[in-house]
Amino acid sequence: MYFLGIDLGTSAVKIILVEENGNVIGSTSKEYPVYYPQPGWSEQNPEDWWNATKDGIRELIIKTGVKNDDIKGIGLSGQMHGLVLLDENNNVLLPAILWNDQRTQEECDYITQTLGKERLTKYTGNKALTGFTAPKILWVRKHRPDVYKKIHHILLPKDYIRFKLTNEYATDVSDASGTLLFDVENRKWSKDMLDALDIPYNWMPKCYESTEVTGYVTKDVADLTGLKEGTIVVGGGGDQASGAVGTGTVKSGIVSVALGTSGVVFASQDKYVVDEENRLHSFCHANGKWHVMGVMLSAAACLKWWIDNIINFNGSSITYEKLLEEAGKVTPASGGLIFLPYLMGERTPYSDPYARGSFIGLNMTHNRGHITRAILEGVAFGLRDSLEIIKELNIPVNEVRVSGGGAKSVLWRQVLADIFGVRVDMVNATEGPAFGAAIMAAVGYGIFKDVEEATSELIKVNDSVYPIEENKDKYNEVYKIYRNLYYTLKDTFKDVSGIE
Ligand SMILES: Nc1ncnc2c1ncn2[C@@H]1O[C@H](COP(=O)(O)OP(=O)(O)O)[C@@H](O)[C@H]1O
Ligand SMILES: O=C(CO)[C@@H](O)[C@H](O)COP(=O)(O)O
Repeated sequence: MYFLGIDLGTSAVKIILVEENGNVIGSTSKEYPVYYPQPGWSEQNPEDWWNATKDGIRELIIKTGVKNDDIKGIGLSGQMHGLVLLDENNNVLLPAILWNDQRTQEECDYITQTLGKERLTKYTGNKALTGFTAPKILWVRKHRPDVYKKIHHILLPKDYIRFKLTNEYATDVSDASGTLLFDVENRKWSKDMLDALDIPYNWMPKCYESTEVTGYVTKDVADLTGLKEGTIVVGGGGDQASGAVGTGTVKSGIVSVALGTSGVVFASQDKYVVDEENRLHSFCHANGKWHVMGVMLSAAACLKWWIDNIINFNGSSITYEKLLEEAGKVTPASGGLIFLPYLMGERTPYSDPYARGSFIGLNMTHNRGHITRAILEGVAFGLRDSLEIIKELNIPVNEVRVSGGGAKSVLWRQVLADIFGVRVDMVNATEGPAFGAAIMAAVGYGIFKDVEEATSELIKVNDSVYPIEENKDKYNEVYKIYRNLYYTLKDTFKDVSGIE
């Protein structure tokens, strides 16, 4: 028996086929573009997602040679918060507005002023942030009334794929948590919040727990992909909850770090807990419980920007490996060069769409290796900001498990261990969110009693990096400087962000 895990990431869709014993028998990944039509805007075309996904599924089935009858279930994971709008004929009305899009500060201010912080926390467990879905809906109402009046359905990115697979409008509790329209404590849409913002309840997809069956593969999709008609599709999760399942971060004490386009520090919670200052997001987890997390808008994306936009700008093809090798030759703290990773503004801890990336401390001795290393360190310092809040809330941090594209680099994992001052582990399942989604499908089909049983059977730590004392002390000193830089530059960021 096999289970298909689909993770609709920001850079690519990753699809894996997993045996019931956790063995990954095949995988495929297909990229699609992100469009930045204006500074701070970030969009993708939902049709690109679907084309990549259907082609990927077909290829994977052919490549692995499995009988479609043996694929017993599908789990979906995906980039969170993105707004997909459908009209009455299910046509996509606008490019999807993504999680890292920053155009909605005015709408966030409106939401906070209209409801007040206390009511907002009571209804949703969270504060209004530019990346969340509700302010995006209000933005469309104000700036694209022509589009707004045609809306019939609102979906999150992975749920658009679900719709294409099953014809059902559905989502899961972990992804719904990131809309700011969800009652996280009671795991259902917040009627109060929808009413307060005057958003019709019937636009929202039906909400399920992550392991529940939400629909079945249609005949058309079966013909298109090679899947079997009637294969179950379970709720799945937002990519962070799915990634946490994929690393076994399902009980208190384990903290996971995702080094993807975004950077996330995620702590599983047995009970619903809200950070009173709303510095962390409080969301439903995919195991029937809850979690808190801090999110950086640009993490491994900073390294990708450095390679794509600067190093290889003129068509050269210098690899990640080459650049990371150069960075490995540079001493910790990059000879006094500090990078602030706010290339798309920042969410945790500043909630500031105007924050900008910066290099501080450049001097004549620095070369390309110093800059690459400073990027790795700046991202790790940004993640430490979230870890510090988690510690302040007395959430135990016994173990840190890292995943995502950036975790492929052992140097970056060492930098993380040194800056966090704790051991950083990798698990056997390196596919993170796609693996978590496949686990949810296996639970939904009935192979495992629940997510905990599945993860304790299938996921094992298989590589650990320990902090080096000398580096740890040095980084502690540099972190103090790093923390002050945002406040020193805050006003300047706002000034430069207005320059075209
Ligand atoms: N060999 C590598 N070493 C370090 N980072 C890498 C490497 N290859 C890719 N990456 C980083 O991985 C990121 C993509 O990670 P991924 O987890 O796939 O993101 P997403 O889920 O957002 O699509 C890219 O932004 C890139 O910087
Ligand atoms: O906004 C968040 C979580 O709140 C992001 O984590 C997105 O969910 C996209 O993540 P990646 O593409 O980096 O996996």
